Amino acid sequence: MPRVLISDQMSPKAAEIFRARGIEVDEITGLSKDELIKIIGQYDGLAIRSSTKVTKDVLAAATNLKVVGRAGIGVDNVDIPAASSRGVVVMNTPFGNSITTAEHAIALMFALARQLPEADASTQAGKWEKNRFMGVEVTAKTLGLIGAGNIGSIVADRALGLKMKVIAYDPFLTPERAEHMGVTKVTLDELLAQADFISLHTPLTDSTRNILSRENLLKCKPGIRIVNCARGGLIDEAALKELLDSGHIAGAALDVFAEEPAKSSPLFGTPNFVSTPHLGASTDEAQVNVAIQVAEQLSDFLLTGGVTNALNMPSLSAEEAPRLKPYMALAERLGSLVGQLDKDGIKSVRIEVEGAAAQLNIKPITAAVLAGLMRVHSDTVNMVNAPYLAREREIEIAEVRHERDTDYNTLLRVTVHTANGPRTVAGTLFGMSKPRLTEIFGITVEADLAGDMLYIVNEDKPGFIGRLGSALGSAGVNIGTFHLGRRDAGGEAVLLLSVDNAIPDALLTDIRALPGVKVASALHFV
Ligand SMILES: NC(=O)C1=CN([C@@H]2O[C@H](COP(=O)(O)OP(=O)(O)OC[C@H]3O[C@@H](n4cnc5c(N)ncnc54)[C@H](O)[C@@H]3O)[C@@H](O)[C@H]2O)C=CC1
Ligand SMILES: O=C(O)CCC(=O)C(=O)O
Repeated sequence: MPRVLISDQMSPKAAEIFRARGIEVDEITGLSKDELIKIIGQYDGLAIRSSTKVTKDVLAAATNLKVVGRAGIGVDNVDIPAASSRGVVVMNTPFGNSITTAEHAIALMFALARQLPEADASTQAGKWEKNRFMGVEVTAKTLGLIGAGNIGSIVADRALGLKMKVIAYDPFLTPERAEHMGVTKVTLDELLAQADFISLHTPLTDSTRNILSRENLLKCKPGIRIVNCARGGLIDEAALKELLDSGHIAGAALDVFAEEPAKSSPLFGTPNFVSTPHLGASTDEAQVNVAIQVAEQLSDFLLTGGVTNALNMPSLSAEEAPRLKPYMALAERLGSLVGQLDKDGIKSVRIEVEGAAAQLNIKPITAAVLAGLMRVHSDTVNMVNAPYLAREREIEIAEVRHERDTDYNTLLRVTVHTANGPRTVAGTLFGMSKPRLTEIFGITVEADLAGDMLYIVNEDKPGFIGRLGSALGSAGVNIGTFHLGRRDAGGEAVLLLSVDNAIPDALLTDIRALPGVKVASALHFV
């Protein structure tokens, strides 16, 4: 009988479901890392919220562990690459606590607008300071959303009901979806300049870490009020403290902190600062939702192999899996390539299969393309929720099977329409197993898509490769492989290089300044 450990506070519904499905379950919360390491080897499944940190060390000791289930959305407390390399499936419950978290953001916005926590403390201290607490209305004010996914779009809906004007910065938001939501899509700088309130709703990724940096906080309108119910690392907390003290920021409410649990912080005690201990998802309703979902998903997986909401594994039947696996890897890499090269609002994605690929179930291939495309912006996207997210964002998907001869035995082509027009990439499988890029934006280039890479579009002129090699060499960046393609002699050329380490920003700037360079982007493939 499989054994599951519930290591964070969770609705009793979870344990009830495990037992009802014939799974042995222990509920042990508040374990230290060492205590968890000592016992984790006994379990096949681990059900967590945000307190348990599933680190490399924990996974190394988890010799029987097959699945980790996060009763919630963010999985930044799980080392997903380490779990993947150990063959441990990581699942989350993407929608169960979204409404609750959105409501918490709105509650904190009101707490700031009317200084409710300080007014409450003062009144209960017998002070009756009626003149001290002058608030602001939210009606007709501008709410700036950073991140307009599930939670951000619910916040938008509630804020529109409060008669606020809502603007949103989210690279994945298409103008059509923004219009449908009733919000105005803006750049980050426009949002900072226009918002009276800002609410953050992105995951914590390399592109969102410190998004409200000191520099960006200073670009906000004086008197800005900021709510963060997403993740701690999104705001520079030291700068936030200084700018609250100086009065540039009129109020800030944090549900999440860079270091949690946040038992001390320079922000504590600052006037107009409100905090809650990561309570965004803490309602009866949300906790029941996520507990039921996580227990059902883990039970299905442990008892039948069924995969739902996995972040590191496609959802597949046992028969299809071996044949589709290399196509999924190819599809995800092609999706990731276009996603990394063009981050602007995606309107449609067309997936074409030819040759042997035309005989396969195209759905998992499509899901893998979408997961690769969208994972650039959110690490919670998986092959299961990617098609749903695409539908929600009103991205049109077309799947086309070509029954015609091709130069390759099997071919997958992905065309994405963005604000910048259509972009097509294509790839094949070498030996029907090894993913290989064959075409990028109309130019034939054969390359592996793996690890750190550099993509360059340049004028096809003599001397360029030498200059590029020198720039990389002087920065200590070693070239692994080098792939070249061009539209026509002397026209536009494409270079794809695999490099042994990530390209630093400063080097990328130098490369962009080389004569003849039109585009230079650093890419990363997992
Ligand atoms: N305080 C709490 O208890 C809770 C916090 N959360 C946090 O809220 C976050 C958002 O959750 P959902 O809305 O469900 O996720 P989601 O994946 O539906 O939405 C995230 C949005 O952020 C956007 N985004 C990604 N990178 C961006 C960037 N650089 N700039 C602007 N936007 C960017 C994505 O395009 C996406 O639309 C989660 O990642 C989680 O960390 C979630 C639940 C509870
Ligand atoms: O489980 C919790 O209380 C935190 C929820 C959360 O942060 C999430 O779902 O991302």
